Amino acid sequence: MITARGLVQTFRTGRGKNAKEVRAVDGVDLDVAEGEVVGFLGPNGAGKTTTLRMLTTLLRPTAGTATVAGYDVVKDSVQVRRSIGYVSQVGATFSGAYAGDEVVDHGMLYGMARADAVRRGQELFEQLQLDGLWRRMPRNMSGGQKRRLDVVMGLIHDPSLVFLDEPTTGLDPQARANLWEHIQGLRTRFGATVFLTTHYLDEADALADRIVIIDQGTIVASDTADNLKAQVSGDLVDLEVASAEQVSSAAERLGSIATGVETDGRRVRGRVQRAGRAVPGLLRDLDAVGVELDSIEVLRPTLDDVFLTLTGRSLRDAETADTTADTTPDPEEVSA
Ligand SMILES: Nc1ncnc2c1ncn2[C@@H]1O[C@H](COP(=O)(O)OP(=O)(O)OP(=O)(O)O)[C@@H](O)[C@H]1O
Repeated sequence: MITARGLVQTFRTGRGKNAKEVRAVDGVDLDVAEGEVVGFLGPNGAGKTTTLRMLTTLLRPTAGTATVAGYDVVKDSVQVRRSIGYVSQVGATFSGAYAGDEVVDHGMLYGMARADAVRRGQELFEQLQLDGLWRRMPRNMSGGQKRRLDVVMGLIHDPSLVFLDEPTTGLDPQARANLWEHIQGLRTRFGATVFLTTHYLDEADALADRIVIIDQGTIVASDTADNLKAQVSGDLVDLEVASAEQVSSAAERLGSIATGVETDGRRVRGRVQRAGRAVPGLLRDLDAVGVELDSIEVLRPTLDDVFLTLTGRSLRDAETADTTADTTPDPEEVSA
């Protein structure tokens, strides 16, 4: 559904002797299969939106090639646009008409007959819990309602491939959970392929079959959330031993399956690959040598641990570090 090879986007920023070139996307390869839900994760300024804008034909790649739904993003941009749905980060701009009319107009822009656009729009309003808001102006909607209206606009023509740029940023937890359900439904109900960018770890974790991590314009990992977590750090197994005399014996047993074993009072902890499989054996082992436990805790690594291991920075720190990035618009940008 999506193939990209060596995608590059450079921007020129500043003037005169302050001019410099930013390589926002620096050689990205991507392969997304039909029906996959891919989460494109990375800190602010990593190059997510820029990649998405190249894939959706809004920005011409400086170098590299990409096909989307079988069409070349440069040569066949019209066909690409007809084949996809796109919910941009900033959201759609609305003219001041009723929400329902905006949606119908949008559908007709994609070549739908008015009656079909009305029927499909009303269905989507119901599915996205916007019923009753057909005759409301978007500017009088809440942030969450407006974001869901953006999603309706992106889906009105039943695209089999949907690009969502940070779909839940700025939504309250309930609206977020609600939108997650609908994003999951896109695949389960319509068999759609979904490519979404996010800087929320839990969002990528919850929604995506596969997570592609981008940092400073380069892809640093691509796998399922479980595999990424398993490869990178292992689960933290934290034992609390009943008596202090048994600590060394517990540490020795844990050491047979764990790395980085450390002790702290009656606590013994270490990292274990796929702890779910290893812990039952460990418990039998401890029992056999007479070690009694007060508690055992197994903490799965987070995607932040993964990011930290891959890049040496936590996703949060990487985000704070980017607040000074220069985002002067570039004249090369093409209009939608
Ligand atoms: N039009 C532009 N002109 C100059 N620099 C740009 C432009 N657009 C993006 N950049 C720069 O390119 C880099 C990548 O930006 P991009 O918006 O793709 O990141 P992102 O991962 O989508 O971040 P966010 O999560 O904040 O949306 C950043 O350093 C950004 O400042």
